[in-house]
Amino acid sequence: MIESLRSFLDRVAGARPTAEESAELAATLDRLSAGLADRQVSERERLFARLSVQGRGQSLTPQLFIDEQDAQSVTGHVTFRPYFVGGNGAAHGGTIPLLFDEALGRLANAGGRRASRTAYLTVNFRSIARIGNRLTLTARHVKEDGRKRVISGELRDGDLLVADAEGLFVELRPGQP
Ligand SMILES: CCCCCCCCCCCC(=O)SCCNC(=O)CCNC(=O)[C@H](O)C(C)(C)COP(=O)(O)OP(=O)(O)OC[C@H]1O[C@@H](n2cnc3c(N)ncnc32)[C@H](O)[C@@H]1OP(=O)(O)O
Repeated sequence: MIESLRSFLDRVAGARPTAEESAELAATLDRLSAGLADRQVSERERLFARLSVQGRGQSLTPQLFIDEQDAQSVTGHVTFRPYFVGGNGAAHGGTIPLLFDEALGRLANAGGRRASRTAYLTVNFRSIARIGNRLTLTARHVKEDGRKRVISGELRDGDLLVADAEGLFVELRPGQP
C-alpha cells in the first residue's frame, strides 16, 4: 500500500493533468480518504512508518535501505525519487536533513540504547543530490557522554561527497515524550 502511495506521489509530482482530470482525481482521492475515516487508530497501532520495514513504511522520508549495521555504524543506500525534486533535477534541500535525521537518529538508538531525540543537526550541502541516482549513506557514533550521543554521517554519489552531517542526540529521561 505504501509503495503504491509512493508511486502515486512520484506520478503526481511529474504530471500535468487537465483541469477535468484533476477534478476527477480529487474526487477519487476524497473517496479513498473517506474510506479510511473510521479506521483511524493510535500512533502505536497504525501501519504507517514501521521501523521494522526496510526503507521504513512511510512516504515522508526517502527510502533508506540498510546494507550493514552494528551498534556503532551503519551503511545504507537511498535513491531520491521524482517526488523529492527541488529543482533542476536535484533533491529538495530539506530532504537531505530529513534523511540524516532519520538515519542518524536510528543509529543513535541502536544497539539496545535507550531512546533519544535530536537536539541539533548540522548539515553541509557539498554537491547536489541527483534524482534517480543511487547514493550511499554512512554514519557512525563519534562520542557518547552521559545522555549525549554525537553521530556523524556522509552521503555520497560514487566518490562525490553530496552532504555531511553531525547530530547531537539526547537520551530521553523516563516518561519524557
Ligand atoms: C524517541 C523515539 C525514537 C524512535 C526512532 C525514530 C528514528 C528517527 C529519529 C528521529 C529523531 C527525531 O527527529 S526527534 C524529533 C526532533 N527533535 C525534537 O523534537 C527534540 C526537541 N527537544 C527536546 O525534546 C529537548 O530539548 C531534548 C530532549 C533534546 C533535550 O532536553 P532535556 O532532556 O531536558 O536535556 P537538557 O538537560 O536540556 O540537555 C541535556 C544535555 O544536552 C545538551 N544539549 C541539549 N540540547 C543541546 C543543543 N541543541 N546543543 C548543544 N547541547 C545541547 C545540554 O547542554 C546538556 O548537556 P550537559 O549539561 O549534560 O553537558
